[in-house]
Amino acid sequence: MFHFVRCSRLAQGSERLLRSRYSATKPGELLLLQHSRSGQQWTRAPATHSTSSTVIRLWGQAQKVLRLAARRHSKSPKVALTLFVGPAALTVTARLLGSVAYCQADFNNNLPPESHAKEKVPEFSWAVLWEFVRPQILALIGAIILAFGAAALNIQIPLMLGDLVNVVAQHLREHAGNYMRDIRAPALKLLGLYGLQGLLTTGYIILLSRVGERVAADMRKTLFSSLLRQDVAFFDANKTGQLVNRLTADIQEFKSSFKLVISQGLRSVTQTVGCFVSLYIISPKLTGLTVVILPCLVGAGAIIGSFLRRLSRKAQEQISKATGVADEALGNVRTVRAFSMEDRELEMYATEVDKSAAMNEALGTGIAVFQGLSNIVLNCIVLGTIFAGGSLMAHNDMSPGDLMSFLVASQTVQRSLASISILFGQMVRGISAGARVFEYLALEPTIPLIGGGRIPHKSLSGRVDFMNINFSYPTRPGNQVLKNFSLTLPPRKTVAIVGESGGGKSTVAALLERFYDPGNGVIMLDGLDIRTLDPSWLRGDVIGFISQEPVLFGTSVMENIRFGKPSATDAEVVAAAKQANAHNFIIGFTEGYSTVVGERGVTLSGGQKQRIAIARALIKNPSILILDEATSALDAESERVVQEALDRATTGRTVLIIAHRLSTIQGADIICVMSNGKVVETGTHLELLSKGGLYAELIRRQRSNGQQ
Ligand SMILES: Nc1ncnc2c1ncn2[C@@H]1O[C@H](COP(=O)(O)OP(=O)(O)OP(=O)(O)O)[C@@H](O)[C@H]1O
Repeated sequence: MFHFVRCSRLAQGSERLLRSRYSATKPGELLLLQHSRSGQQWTRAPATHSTSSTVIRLWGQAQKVLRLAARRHSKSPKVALTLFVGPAALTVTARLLGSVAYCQADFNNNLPPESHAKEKVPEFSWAVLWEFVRPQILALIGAIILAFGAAALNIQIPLMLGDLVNVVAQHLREHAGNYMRDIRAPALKLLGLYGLQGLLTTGYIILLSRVGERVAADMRKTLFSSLLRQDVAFFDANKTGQLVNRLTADIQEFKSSFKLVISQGLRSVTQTVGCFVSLYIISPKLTGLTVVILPCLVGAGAIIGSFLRRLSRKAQEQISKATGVADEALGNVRTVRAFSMEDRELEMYATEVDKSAAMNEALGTGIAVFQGLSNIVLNCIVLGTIFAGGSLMAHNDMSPGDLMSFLVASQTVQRSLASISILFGQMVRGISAGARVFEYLALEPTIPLIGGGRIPHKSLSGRVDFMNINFSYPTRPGNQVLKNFSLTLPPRKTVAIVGESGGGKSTVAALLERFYDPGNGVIMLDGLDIRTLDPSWLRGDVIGFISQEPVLFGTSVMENIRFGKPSATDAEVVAAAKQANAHNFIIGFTEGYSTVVGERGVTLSGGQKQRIAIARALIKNPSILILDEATSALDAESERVVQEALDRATTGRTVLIIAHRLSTIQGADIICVMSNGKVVETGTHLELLSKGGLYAELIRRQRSNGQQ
């Protein structure tokens, strides 16, 4: 899909970025809206024909090569420095060229891909399924061969039963010969057949469950990894419960269908075909009768099937909606309890569950009607064959053994067709479950997790420039949060952002973390556009983020702190905890650093959680520290201890503090006052006070509210 792109004269961005975010997705399909000579009109031009985009293309490719090399040589400072200078030089060159356009999407087109995806019905892709099945292909072929063999043996059974009946009938008629001797051979043959068929069945079920489990496990891992890679905006738009549902229920449904369709489906189809051949050999006349009915059955099945498929998809979506409600309520059980909202949550859940039950009932009714109809038709076929077969026997056109074979074979056909009709319902569910799983596999994040330049730690000064940023959250494109926002965080200085609630303060931090990319404008780190830098390096090594409500994981204190730097030794963890004023309370626990903190850290106090979060941020020795209202949720005593830890943590780092309580930021080097997404004042505490503007007004308001 083509996204309209506006270009200004500044040069930033790369081909990959442009292609993935704003334009067509295949190389060479990059389309830009170029500024015409008159400067008034925008014209559309293929990238390959424009000088500017060719530069972007070359620049992007050169950077990619350098980034790759930089990653490989990250241990060698000299090489890494050269490779770092490369992308920087390329950025500068691109800017000097002037004609290279910095492009950005229209606000209306800045929606996350899932908001487009939501409108379309997820499609099942056989090609994607093949990718999962391919590694298991040998086992699958083995299972298919064994299942096919078992089915082929099943076809023989009616014929052998016929032979057996003929021996019995002959003895009844003639009372001659040795019954035991005559019956032994066909009976033993039949017994052998039963034994072999049992073995083959065991074999294919073992192989198939292996294939099914491995395919499902691969799907789970791939889907989980794909979900983890998605943009933060994706999670703003989708409930976690619904996502978890795709990982669990949908994959389970798909796996069951996959196994069932291959095992029973293959057997039923083979048996149906094989037994029809046997039927034809036994009596072409009788077989003709049954064949007439089949095309009608198949046609009716296809029509009912497409209806059932739609119904099944809707029912599954409804189940995941219900899971979403339950997940939210259980995940926030304390808030629910605090507001006594159990009944309301239950009501909401019950409404969604009832809807899903109604849909599944309708689906069940549809499947039942389909099965009922097909059973009636199949039974009528059997009745007709007995009737017609009897008359053929009366005219000596058929032996009793043949009629027996015909009946058993037609019973096998009936059973197989009945199980095909059941499988059909299962397949409908399986395909729509699979489509829902594959939907998110194909989703590409607009901000990659890794890839891009890195600045060697020694030469990183930590200067950050927000330049003319305009930004709207993708889920609310109409609500512009930042308007032409510019701010500089000088190296190793503390900058505080204050302002009214909802003014966009936390959004500034989210943009620096690259949780979102701005609509237009640039964020620079040491003079480099952060979109050209490796996001995993930026988040993992450069920025330490401490928020108002730190989230801990349900593991030990040690592991929670180590989350900031997985390679950290125990000694490093302890050092970080000491820096964060956390060591003393941690060793006060009976289990010390091995204490498990409970889900999301519920067993710790707010101040303790916050100090562990500070230790977690400090252990990576970040050059930039973001404190997003880090002490505002604490009482006075906890705040004092945490503030002490923070004061220590901020020395020698570039710090961005987002604060409500103005008393905590009076010592900041620069205070930036935001209102309505814009910077309205900057200066030191005293400068702003003497100015008598919004800052002075905020101070006055807080004093009168007793918050100072
Ligand atoms: N993930 C999101 N999706 C959509 N809109 C959001 C999102 N996060 C914040 N907003 C909106 O963006 C605006 C700015 O929010 P932000 O959190 O940056 O303000 P703030 O100044 O930090 O507020 P506060 O001081 O109350 O924390 C608000 O109108 C908010 O509703």
